Amino acid sequence: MAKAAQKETPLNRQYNQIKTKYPGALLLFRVGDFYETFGEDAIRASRILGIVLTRRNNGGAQEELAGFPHHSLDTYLPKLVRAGERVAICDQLEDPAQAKGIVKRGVTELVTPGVSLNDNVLDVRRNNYLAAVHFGKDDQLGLAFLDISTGEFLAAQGSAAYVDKMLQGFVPSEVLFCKKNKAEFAQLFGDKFHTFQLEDWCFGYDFGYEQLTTHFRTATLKGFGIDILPLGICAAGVILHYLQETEHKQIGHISRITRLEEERYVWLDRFTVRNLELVYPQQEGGVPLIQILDQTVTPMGARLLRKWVVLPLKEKKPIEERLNTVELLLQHDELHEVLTQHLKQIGDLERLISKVAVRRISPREMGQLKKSLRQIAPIKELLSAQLGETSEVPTGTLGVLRKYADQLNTCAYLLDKIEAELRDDAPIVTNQGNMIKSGVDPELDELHGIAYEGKDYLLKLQNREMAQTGIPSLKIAYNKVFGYYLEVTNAHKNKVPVDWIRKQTLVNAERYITPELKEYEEKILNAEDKIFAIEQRIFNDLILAAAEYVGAIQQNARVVSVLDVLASFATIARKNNYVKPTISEGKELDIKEGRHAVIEQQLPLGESYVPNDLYLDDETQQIIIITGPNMAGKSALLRQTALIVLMAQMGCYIPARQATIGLVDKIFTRVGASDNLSRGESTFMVEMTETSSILNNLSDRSLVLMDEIGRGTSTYDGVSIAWAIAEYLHNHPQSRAKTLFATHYHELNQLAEDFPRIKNFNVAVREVDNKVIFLRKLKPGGSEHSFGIHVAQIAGMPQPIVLRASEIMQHLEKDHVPESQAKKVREMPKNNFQLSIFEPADPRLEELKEKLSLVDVNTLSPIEALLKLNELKKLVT
Ligand SMILES: Nc1ncnc2c1ncn2[C@@H]1O[C@H](COP(=O)(O)OP(=O)(O)OP(=O)(O)O)[C@@H](O)[C@H]1O
Repeated sequence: MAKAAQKETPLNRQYNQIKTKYPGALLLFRVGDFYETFGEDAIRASRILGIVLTRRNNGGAQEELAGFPHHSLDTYLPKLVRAGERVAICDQLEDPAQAKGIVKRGVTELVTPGVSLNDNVLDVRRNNYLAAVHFGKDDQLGLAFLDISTGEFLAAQGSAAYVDKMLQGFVPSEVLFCKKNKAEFAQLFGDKFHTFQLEDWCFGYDFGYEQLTTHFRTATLKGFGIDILPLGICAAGVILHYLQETEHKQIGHISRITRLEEERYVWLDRFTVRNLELVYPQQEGGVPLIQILDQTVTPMGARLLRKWVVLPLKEKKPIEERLNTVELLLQHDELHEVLTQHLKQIGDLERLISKVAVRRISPREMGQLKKSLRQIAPIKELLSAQLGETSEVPTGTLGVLRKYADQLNTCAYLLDKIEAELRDDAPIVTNQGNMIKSGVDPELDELHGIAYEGKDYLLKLQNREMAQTGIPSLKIAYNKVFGYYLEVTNAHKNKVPVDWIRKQTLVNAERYITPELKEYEEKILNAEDKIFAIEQRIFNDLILAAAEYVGAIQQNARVVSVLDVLASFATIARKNNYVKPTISEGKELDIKEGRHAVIEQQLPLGESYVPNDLYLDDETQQIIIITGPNMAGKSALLRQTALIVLMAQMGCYIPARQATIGLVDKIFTRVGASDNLSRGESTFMVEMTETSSILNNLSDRSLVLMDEIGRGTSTYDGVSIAWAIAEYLHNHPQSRAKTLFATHYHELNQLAEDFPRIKNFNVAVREVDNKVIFLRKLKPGGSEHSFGIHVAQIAGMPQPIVLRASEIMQHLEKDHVPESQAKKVREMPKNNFQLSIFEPADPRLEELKEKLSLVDVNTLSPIEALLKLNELKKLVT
């Protein structure tokens, strides 16, 4: 409407005023029963929603127009938001019937991908985060996350790599940053996020500090532990500012902000999160770890697990607390079972209470809140019950359960109130009654009586008139235009008494009213209006009562989520035969019969995963060079080791026979260039940059996985680089990082002779009849060659190529006397293999050919032909 209006109508003017206030947003403009979009917005809306785009004449210019009925908002809004649109919903702010002049309109909500309370936009099993990134000085960045649907608010600060990793782990739906950092943001974090840029001034420290202290009504931020994060404060302030901008003013449920304590969690570099496929598969159809581990039964549990998976702990005590609780649940089947049953009946407590806080809870949802709260008391009781004296649970674990029990609040008053007042079949809407039980309010009961009696009276009236007029099909019905009326089919029209007043003629019936009918109608409608108003008032009071419990219910939700994840760990441990790891402050990593949690679930029926032992420490065996043919299982071994460590430090049982896990504080992963979608750089260059970043951040408790490092370049370059990296890791003055080094370069086996803490292992294969059998067993010692050519053969490479490749390899491997590569290549034996399938290398084929040429098909009887065929077959099989 904005651009071409020549004669601006009042509606145009109103639209343009509102539109300019929300730049970049798609404006849904309520006109009557429709939400309309205009111009550019209409083009986008029609494309995304598949709705009809029309054109109309607007003050002399053509303008696009697309709209949908207002009651379809819940269907269309999520589609727009998921497509990355910011949607401003402009409603009529007064009853059009009462309006003098043009109806007052205004934006009631700006829904953006990261700020949504709409159930259709949200995924119950995932958080929907809005993030803000603030670029500070000295390469430090501030970061904040908010999920408005749950009230969770987090702040952090750190290097670009840290922020990148957090963005990858939390996968925000929308990221805010400052306009002037546009290029930097794209360069550091790519273009995969929905983003929104704000002005510089919103990122000021004082501004942020004030936003936060005003919201939390505190004098300082010390109590939240974020006062030491000046950049994090800037980012968090921007988030609160953005909520005001998007008309989200009821945010009482954001009751605290928590510091994301980087030092509490294992540092996973971004390749680890991706390469180990913790939360997302690398390729479509792949299975991430979370999918295996997730046996949670509540939305809160599912969301918490996502965080635990990317934020494993590195302190012994809390890890053991989790592991011990899982153990206790495994030892007490019934406790586990009953707890899970109760958890299953808890809905999305966290989001339900957020809806109370923002005053958007529907009566039906209030019923769900009641159902969820009902489970709290029995869970509390269950956790505080005395478990059998014979229990072998580590000391303190029962205390941990009791601690959870103490934190649960049964919310008895609120629960009783909802149970007493809200009908069990309460509807979704609040303005049509049927929400409140009888016995709650005497006036309401009386009005119900009147309305009921009125309706009862109408029924009697209908029967009486039916008898008096002799019209058997006479009925009383109601519509919004005429209110109650008597309907008579045409066949009985002539029996209608003269004093009835005709109101409407239909094709085969007529509708009438009578003074008596109108009198009762007024009684009923009056009563109903009052009923609706009273019910709404009582329901609002119920919301206010529930709002008093926001903090308590949020705490319940937190405890429930933890219990759910731990119960889920117990379920999966039992299902997949996991064991409890021993967590040690030492530096050793000793895994007996470890397995890969994901691959073992995907093997074809009948095949089982071959378990392997693995030992690493900082004294005797710090670095293991693993060689072995392609497809032998080197990568699987590397990944399973990291996954076992991560799972253990999440507090989860692990796929192994037993294991001692010396706490790991950082995990680095580097996979040789091949699958990297690099940003314009050569893949090898990326590989090297990232490897150097690993080497610069090592710690004494780091676990490093190097998978075929150096393969992105020529063999000799690759060997040299891999060699130098291994040496560096071994000789690092401060950190003896435990390292698994999978490689095809058996030249690296030499390292074990020169460095005491480097050991050679290989993933064994057996060669039988020229074929390779994968044993998948890790054995001490290096391996001679890599069988790459065998794999090519298995993959169906033409035989002549396979044979020729073997010949070249034999030549290159001929002797170990250092010889220049150029000389070796010069002296390469010439190719004797013709690339022709008719050139048989096997003498039996020669004979076959000869015998075939002697056969005279013209004189052969069918039986002779069969006998001949049999003879020829015997020759070659
Ligand atoms: N211990 C095991 N038990 C059963 N199957 C396994 C085992 N380890 C690996 N596999 C199977 O072998 C396949 C190949 O393993 P992996 O990718 O680890 O080989 P690789 O040695 O790293 O090969 P490449 O050098 O070609 O990358 C895996 O996809 C998996 O299905």
